[in-house]
Amino acid sequence: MSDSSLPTPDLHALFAAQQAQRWPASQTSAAQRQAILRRLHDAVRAHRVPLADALKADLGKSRAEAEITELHPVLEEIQHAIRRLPRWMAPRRVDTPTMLLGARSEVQMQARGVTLILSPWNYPVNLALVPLVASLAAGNTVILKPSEKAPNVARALGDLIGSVFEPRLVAVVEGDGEVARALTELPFGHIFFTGSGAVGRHVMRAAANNLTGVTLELGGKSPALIDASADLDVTAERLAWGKLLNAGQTCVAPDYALVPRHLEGPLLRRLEAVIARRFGTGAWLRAGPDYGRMVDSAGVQRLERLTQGSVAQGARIVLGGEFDAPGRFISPTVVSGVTPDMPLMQEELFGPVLPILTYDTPEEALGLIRRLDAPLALYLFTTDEDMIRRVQRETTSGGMVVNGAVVHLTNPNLPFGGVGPSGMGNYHGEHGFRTFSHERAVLREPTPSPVRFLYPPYGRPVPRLVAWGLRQLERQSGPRE
Ligand SMILES: NC(=O)C1=CN([C@@H]2O[C@H](COP(=O)(O)OP(=O)(O)OC[C@H]3O[C@@H](n4cnc5c(N)ncnc54)[C@H](OP(=O)(O)O)[C@@H]3O)[C@@H](O)[C@H]2O)C=CC1
Ligand SMILES: CCCCCC(=O)O
Repeated sequence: MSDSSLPTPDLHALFAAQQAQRWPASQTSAAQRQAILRRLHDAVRAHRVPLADALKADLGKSRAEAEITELHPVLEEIQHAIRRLPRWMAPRRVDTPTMLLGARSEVQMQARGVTLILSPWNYPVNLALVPLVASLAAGNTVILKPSEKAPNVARALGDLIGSVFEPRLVAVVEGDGEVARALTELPFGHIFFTGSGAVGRHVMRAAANNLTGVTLELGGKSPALIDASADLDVTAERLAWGKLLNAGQTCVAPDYALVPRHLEGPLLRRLEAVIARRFGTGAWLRAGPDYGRMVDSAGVQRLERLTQGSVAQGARIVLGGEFDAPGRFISPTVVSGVTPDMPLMQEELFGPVLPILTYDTPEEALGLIRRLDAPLALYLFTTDEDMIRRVQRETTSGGMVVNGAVVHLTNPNLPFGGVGPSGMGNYHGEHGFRTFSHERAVLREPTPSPVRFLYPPYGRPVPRLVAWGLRQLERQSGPRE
């Protein structure tokens, strides 16, 4: 099998080769696509160790975290698609209005053709291969450009894909943002981008030139809203886990916490205890296998700048505060006394720093959440059902978890995507299959042509009997729910 990871490819030639494969790929049956997905599943299993080694090299990601957040979700997604693909692909019969008496209507799922996936460095296996599963399930060809910021994973993905697919079906293109930008200028059937809002805007502008549809999986500041009724032990456990996964470099990580003023102290004590219990402290934490590293020293310097800038305005570091840029290390850090105007609240943190903002009334907390961009995720910690209904009514977000964080991404039956500045479109499970499919309307008219009032000459009297018959049918069908 030829190597489909082309370091500096002739992108146009690669695109043309996949364009030539577009119709054969789209004609594949459910059984043929299930076979393709099984080959991918077997290849991921066969490359488990090189992928885990690459994740360790690029991100310091532990084997356990690599299994839980990268490899297992991909294998689950493949199995989920294999089991359900025949149903997803089947044409869907829909009702036909009585004025088209005798006609049959259905929705046909069609492939979008040659698709592009641009994936980020933070979950470089999961966020590259889960969209790939969706696009292959929909009968497309795929060019995948992983981030250069996770070079070992990009190479491992190229080896994996090259071991199982011809470049004309799936190709991994290594390279930097410039290669990615050049790719976005090609007339793809769909572009699936995961990354920052800034680059997402470039992608959307480039795609507009070809009227290429895009899915943008972006980021933002996902709030953790802690209600006065919350179970603080549960809150501390799950808030710490969601925040410190992958050293905080998770697009759905709880970015900041909103806590009732009288509960800040009890929560801080519980956070300190759970972090020490889960990761250890000091040198033990740093040397421990379960706590990761920042992708680069620039990320450490950025977060140190935001933290110190907020401290200069009155915030207090109450836990952690160790920033080691050369070592790409930030200790789990909690900053108290943060206000919405401080530097820590001006951009997505994407690291293990948790600002704590206190509030006196739910209105104050909900008002702050609504003043910020619609987040990718919203986390509510509460035991009050009315509060759950109120937050669902009065806020919007890509996704929401009650009494937890991040875990909604592990359910392939839930759509994963943003809203407004946190993204557009979604995927996972059938949502991904539909993202990478075109829903074609198909209506079959009976022959010979039945009575149709669509055709001229208009204004002729409707035979009384036919009018009566149509009224009966309308009455029988009645108003639809
Ligand atoms: N919604 C989600 O599921 C996720 C969102 N994110 C968000 O992504 C950001 C961090 O990831 P990061 O990789 O740094 O994001 P970037 O936006 O910097 O890069 C994302 C991808 O786009 C490529 N790229 C870079 N420049 C261009 C360009 N001009 N045109 C097209 N593609 C380009 C990158 O290639 P290269 O890296 O080689 O330059 C990379 O493959 C955070 O904002 C985070 O919130 C991260 C993970 C998941
Ligand atoms: C299983 C965790 C995947 C997280 C992808 C992200 O939010 O960056």
